[in-house]
Amino acid sequence: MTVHVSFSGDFKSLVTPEATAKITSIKQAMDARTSAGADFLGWKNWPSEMDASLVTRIQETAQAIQKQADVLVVIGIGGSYLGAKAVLEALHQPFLTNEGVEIIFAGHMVSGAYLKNLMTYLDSKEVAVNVISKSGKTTEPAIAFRFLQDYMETRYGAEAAERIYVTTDAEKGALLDVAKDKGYARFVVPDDIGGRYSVFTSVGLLPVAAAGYSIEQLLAGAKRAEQELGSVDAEKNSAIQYALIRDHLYHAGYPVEISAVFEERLKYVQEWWKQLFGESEGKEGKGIFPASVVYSTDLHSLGQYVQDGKRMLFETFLKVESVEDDITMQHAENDSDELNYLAGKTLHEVNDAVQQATAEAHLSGGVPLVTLSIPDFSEETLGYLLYFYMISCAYSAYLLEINPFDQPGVEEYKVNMFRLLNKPGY
Ligand SMILES: O=P(O)(O)OC[C@H]1O[C@](O)(CO)[C@@H](O)[C@@H]1O
Repeated sequence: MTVHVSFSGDFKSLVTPEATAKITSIKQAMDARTSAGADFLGWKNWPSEMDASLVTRIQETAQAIQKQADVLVVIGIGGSYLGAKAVLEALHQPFLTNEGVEIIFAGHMVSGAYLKNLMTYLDSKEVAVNVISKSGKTTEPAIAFRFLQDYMETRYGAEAAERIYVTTDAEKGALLDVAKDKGYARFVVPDDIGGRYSVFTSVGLLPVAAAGYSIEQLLAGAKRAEQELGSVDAEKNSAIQYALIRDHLYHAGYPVEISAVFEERLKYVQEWWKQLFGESEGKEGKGIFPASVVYSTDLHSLGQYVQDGKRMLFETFLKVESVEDDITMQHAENDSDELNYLAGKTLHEVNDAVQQATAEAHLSGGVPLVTLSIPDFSEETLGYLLYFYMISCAYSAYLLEINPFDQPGVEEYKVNMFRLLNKPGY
């Protein structure tokens, strides 16, 4: 298994006959499409069932984008933004340029300064736009698209239609109508796959391919995860292990999970994970609150609370076993910084010591620890990891007797916002 799970508690004691029976009945209900929200289980077999011709079409479109543009502006929010952002940030080696186009996200928040300055930045670049919205009516990306569509039409005239790519529902939504009307190239968000489970569809794949990364490898990792994480044997299925540990800790009085990474590149995997678990589990007054920290940075900030604050937290380290690039500490003649004791060690080794020291400290402070280890930062590993999280999230929510695939709580702010902005009908 590409994702290895370890736990500071006694994992074996969690695999009771009752737990095994629950997991088995959840799997059976998912397979039979009778579980709550089963209409949105399309992501489950997507990696193995995805049409190869769609992968080819995405790759060809990505190549066309690379020919016509320096920058692809990807407009979207939530699941129509975070999957691609997570993959791109994790794959991108700091300060190095990748082969494909630069990807800039928009529409994930409302900021006039951001959009205004973005359009100024775009003036000196060749530009393409990929607007992504499953519903085709989410306000924040719709606002951003109104500005960027106008920008593209003013700048490129009729050619704008060849530079705008729309990813939306096959049959409904305002964005679909615009795409049809203007003749934009279209990609479909499958009906049975919700936003936060859509990273392996065109939603995530087109931006990742345009940036020059291998979507074949990403999908290969997801497909292997689909196969390896399909059994109900907790000893052999790390996704079930993670779900059982989370469920145990939640019921043992730990309602907050902090994802901790020691490589900043994983920050947006955490953001994606927060949406996945937060929107899937946080309803009916239940659910673990997903939070995140980046260490060492946050050891000098939130680390104080984790060590000594209210005891309601458990931590999940996401650990990368090997890195592509590293440097070694050298011996210095005068040792004025008193670091010669580190001579000969790579920074990955030093970072390992930071991880081990943090684990020991937080454990002794009463913070249970789960560790998810992945081997590297490759596309394949990432594909595996994201699928691991999705299947584990489904099990976690079903263990809490929650429908993992709706998000009724998100509507409340939208209704208030429409009223405050005088939208007709509100
Ligand atoms: O792709 P859409 O329909 O614009 O939705 C974006 C996001 O908004 C939400 O529906 C919440 O409002 C998320 O679940 C979703 O990922």
